[in-house]
Amino acid sequence: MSDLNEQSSESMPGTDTSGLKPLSNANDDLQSISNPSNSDLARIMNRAGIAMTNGGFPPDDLEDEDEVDEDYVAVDQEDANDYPYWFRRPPTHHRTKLDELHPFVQLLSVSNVEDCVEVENAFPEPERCSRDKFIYRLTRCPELSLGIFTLPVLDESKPKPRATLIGHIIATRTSEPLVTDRAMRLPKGWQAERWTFEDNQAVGHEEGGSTIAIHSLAVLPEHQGKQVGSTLLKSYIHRIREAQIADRIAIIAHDHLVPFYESFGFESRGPSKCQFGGGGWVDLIAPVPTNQEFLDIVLSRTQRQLPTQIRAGFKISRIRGFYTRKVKYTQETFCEKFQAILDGFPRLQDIHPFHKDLMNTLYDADHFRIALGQVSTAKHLIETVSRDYVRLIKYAQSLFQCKQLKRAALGRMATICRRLKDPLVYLEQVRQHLGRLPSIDPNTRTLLICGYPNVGKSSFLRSITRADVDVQPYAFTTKSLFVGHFDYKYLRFQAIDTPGILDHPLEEMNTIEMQSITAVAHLRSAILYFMDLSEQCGYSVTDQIKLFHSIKPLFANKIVYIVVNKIDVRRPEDLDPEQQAELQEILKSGDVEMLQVSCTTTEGVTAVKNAACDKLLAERVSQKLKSGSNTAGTPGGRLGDVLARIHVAQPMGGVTRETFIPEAVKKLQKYDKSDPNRRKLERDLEEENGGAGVYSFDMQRDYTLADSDWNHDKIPEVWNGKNIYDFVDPDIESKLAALEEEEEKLEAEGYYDSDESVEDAEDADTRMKADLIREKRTLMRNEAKMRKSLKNRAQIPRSAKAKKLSEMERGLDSAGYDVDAAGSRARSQSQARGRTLTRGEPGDDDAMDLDDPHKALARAKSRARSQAATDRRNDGVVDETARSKADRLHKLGQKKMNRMARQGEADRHTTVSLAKHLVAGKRGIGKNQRR
Ligand SMILES: Nc1nc2c(ncn2[C@@H]2O[C@H](COP(=O)(O)OP(=O)(O)OP(=O)(O)O)[C@@H](O)[C@H]2O)c(=O)[nH]1
Ligand SMILES: [Mg+2]
Repeated sequence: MSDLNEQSSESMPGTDTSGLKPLSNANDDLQSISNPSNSDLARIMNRAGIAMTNGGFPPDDLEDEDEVDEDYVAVDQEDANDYPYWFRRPPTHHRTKLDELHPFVQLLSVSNVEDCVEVENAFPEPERCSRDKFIYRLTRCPELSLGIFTLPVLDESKPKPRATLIGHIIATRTSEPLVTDRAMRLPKGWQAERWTFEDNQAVGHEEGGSTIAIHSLAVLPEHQGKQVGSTLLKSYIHRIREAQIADRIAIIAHDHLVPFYESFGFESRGPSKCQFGGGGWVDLIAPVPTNQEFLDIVLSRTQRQLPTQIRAGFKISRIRGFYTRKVKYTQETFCEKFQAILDGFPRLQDIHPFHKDLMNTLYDADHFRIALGQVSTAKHLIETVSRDYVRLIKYAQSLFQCKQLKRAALGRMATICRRLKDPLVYLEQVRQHLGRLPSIDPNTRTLLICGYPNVGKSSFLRSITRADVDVQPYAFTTKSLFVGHFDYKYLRFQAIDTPGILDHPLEEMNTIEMQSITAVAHLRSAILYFMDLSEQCGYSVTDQIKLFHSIKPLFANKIVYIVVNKIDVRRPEDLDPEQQAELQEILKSGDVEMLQVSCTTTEGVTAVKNAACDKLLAERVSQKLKSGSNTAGTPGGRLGDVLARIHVAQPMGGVTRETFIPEAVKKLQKYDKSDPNRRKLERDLEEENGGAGVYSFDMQRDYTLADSDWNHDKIPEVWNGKNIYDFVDPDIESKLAALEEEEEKLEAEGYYDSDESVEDAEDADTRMKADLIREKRTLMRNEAKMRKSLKNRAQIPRSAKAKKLSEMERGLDSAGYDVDAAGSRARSQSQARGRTLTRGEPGDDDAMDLDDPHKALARAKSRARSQAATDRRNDGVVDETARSKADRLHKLGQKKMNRMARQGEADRHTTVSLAKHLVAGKRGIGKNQRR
């Protein structure tokens, strides 16, 4: 806390604002970037080859519509060089040893354990990470690992080799800010448990930890000195920062490697407590600043999220779209990030005056506003830049122009962002400090402890709350506000410890003292002004009294107590008369009371606390009442609401009603165990009747029936959810009597004598018939079932079923229709047309009589094959002229087809546009002759 305060006090007005320019200048600066002067603009447009017609932007409204139908543009030979490919590969003459390895990085997994063990041999024996640890770490947190592999380029004919791991980083998460031995240990039984603890402390990987502790960064000995390690580490840091998954990366290293790590932004934190592998390590931490890496994040995000392939041969509208998207996306990302910053900080005008003043004291409101203002301006500027360049890109004519414009736009945005360096650094510091401020509620019940330094304020806070404040025998131990909480009368109170104040004018006070003044001025609280009469604090009593008088104006409308501390050393009575008189002077007004306390002996601590709390509560209640009532004294507002809801009803006519207490209640005697005439309890009954388990409680005994004799009757009171009594017929007795009488009479008449039942013939017949019907019906049903299940045969529609004509005639006849007409029609339709099917001559009586088998054959041969009756060529052609005209038209029609190398309209044949090997699937290893 302390070093932070020093940092913040540096940013006091006048002391150090070196990093920031005055707002006006800074904005001018930024303005000049985004609003390029006309000459600038002209230069860019010139470079991009855009002609400006009237010195301004081309008008916006001749927009995209015409782009839709845009044709392909001719490609300059120059543009052809523009393929991203050339930018990707380092030129051959600059090839480093690392390039020769063709390295790539990849997350590791448990399958890489063996490789990792191999690489780990780079370390001396005691410093190596064991195989078990690799398994543990790569199972629990493989996402924190990274490996660098090499894959040599071989001839295509040879099988692709497996990639070799040449370096790795293995890490776990920890909640400590540095690498500790605990984090490095392998927890026992980690396979079974998610959280692993030893001696109540987390061991190994801690899922929620905000520090990434790198346990191993190793490179195969034969590849050391080729920048493999630094490439890997750079990539690792980049990944972690990109993903924003941790606050910091920590590592331990031996002395000689410290400069290496420092070159990556690690900060040395001195000798490490780690004893792993014999100790002697140095702690290093890489903070993960989000603001400084702004540019990298935004640009790489643009690169990652948008397509990267574009060719000069693409349609120009597509090329323009591609680059417009890049510019817009970058702008959006910038704006999003800036907006997040702007939203993340409180707006000074919207917060409580206490917080506002505190922020002003700590961070200097002007400085703060300027910084936020610069971020906001930068956001607007970037928006403008993007808008302008998107407009320009709309008129670019080639890929090259588009690309130049995009580069210019991104460059401008980057410059704007770079100018924000100082505000961002400052805001980051403010953010960190803000996060550590105590959360003080300005509206709750508050005890505020103030006074000269070293008088025992923190000691008092410690003794009444659980706050862990530093207590030291020197002045200015406490440098910022501290808050602690305690309960009194079931209410929560907050006690605030303030830094000591010296008696000098307000303007001369430093940040530390100003915090106290802010608290005293703005918090509605009970103020405990601490004094040390023993002067052990190093300040005289007179000084302390003077200070009281000088800050008295701030105490207006507040409860103030003078708390005399250290009474174990010196009490007010022991003061010399002059000082006593001065002290009495303060108390004379009657608003201020004096209390005595000793934090060392705890004498009077509770008394002071209770007195202050009581008075504070009373004061708050009366204030609420006062603020709740209007000038006439009737309560309004919330208090009025509550009061309006409470209504005490009075008997009408002003009658006073006595309280009524029933006699039975009055007579009720208190149950007394020792009284022999006491009420018998169920427990007594149980005891008398054989104790628990033998005696069972009679529930029916206490039924409230009309006659208590019925209590044990068997008819239940309630049956099926209905009260039996509701269904009782009052005349049931008489009805029952009547029934019984009738029954007796019937019996007497011999009604019940014959008991066998007689079945007459008619009944038997009906029964037999019914049986038959039932049987028949089952048979029919079975049959239908058989019919229905086609046994896998196709279902033939009825219309398709062949029926003989005779069958039809019979069916129609039986149905009573006239058969003749239908029959003759059917017969005429079914007659075969054309030639007869038999070889016999028509009219031949006996066709089967073939005496010469060759005769039929010869006859068949002598005849031409049957020909279709239509002649497509000549049908409808009346004469020669028509014929030739038809031919001409035919030729004309074919002409177009011929030009398209087609035989006719139906010719849909397309020639292969791709060679077979390009469409016939992936090329595997082995045979390629087949192509
Ligand atoms: N004898 C005696 N010493 C006390 C008593 N209360 C506090 N002290 C001592 O006074 C010294 C200062 O106490 P702090 O509580 O740090 O005083 P402070 O007012 O918070 O001081 P700053 O934070 O520097 O303003 C410490 O050495 C305490 O041990 C007390 O009741 N009696
Ligand atoms: Mg203190």
